Amino acid sequence: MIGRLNHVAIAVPDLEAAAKTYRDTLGAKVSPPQPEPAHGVTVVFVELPNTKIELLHPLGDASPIASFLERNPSGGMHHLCFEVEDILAARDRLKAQGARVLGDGNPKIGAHGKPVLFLHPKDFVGTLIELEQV
Ligand SMILES: CC[C@H](C(=O)O)C(=O)SCCNC(=O)CCNC(=O)[C@H](O)C(C)(C)COP(=O)(O)OP(=O)(O)OC[C@H]1O[C@@H](n2cnc3c(N)ncnc32)[C@H](O)[C@@H]1OP(=O)(O)O
Ligand SMILES: [Co+2]
Repeated sequence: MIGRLNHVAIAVPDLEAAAKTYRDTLGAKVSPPQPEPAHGVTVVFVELPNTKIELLHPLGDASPIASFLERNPSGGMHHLCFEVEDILAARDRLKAQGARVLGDGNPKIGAHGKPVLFLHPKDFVGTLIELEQV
């Protein structure tokens, strides 16, 4: 079911500082900040040869990552995003196996303009999983 690792997401307390670290200290190619109000975050992508790092910062007063940052004030690994060919088939198969699909269970359009879904971390060894249809 899951394919390539599309990105590893890191929630950060200071998006510009985190982008500067990846751009200047680590010498990586970094995108400008991209507000994603439907998801309650602003994202910056770090482009790597084999995957991406997604730097996340809360946007608005109902961000789903706000409490994560309260628990991890220096920032931390937030989720893994795997690619799938058919997100609805993947969703239905996962639900049939008892996995919890977050939100209303319907895909939303993510930062790459593709449908995404999230799976509860408690069902995946403490790791929040995002699926992105490619
Ligand atoms: C623009 C889209 C972009 C893209 O790539 O396209 C994105 O990736 S958007 C990313 C931001 N959106 C989301 O993360 C949506 C899905 N996330 C959620 O719905 C929440 O974050 C949720 C439900 C996973 C956790 O919310 P919250 O922390 O408020 O809930 P709790 O405090 O009740 O936590 C429950 C339980 O889960 C543990 N937890 C929370 N977040 C994580 C995490 N990222 N990784 C691992 N574990 C996590 C938390 O510690 C609690 O555990 P417990 O043992 O019960 O204390
Ligand atoms: Co993501």
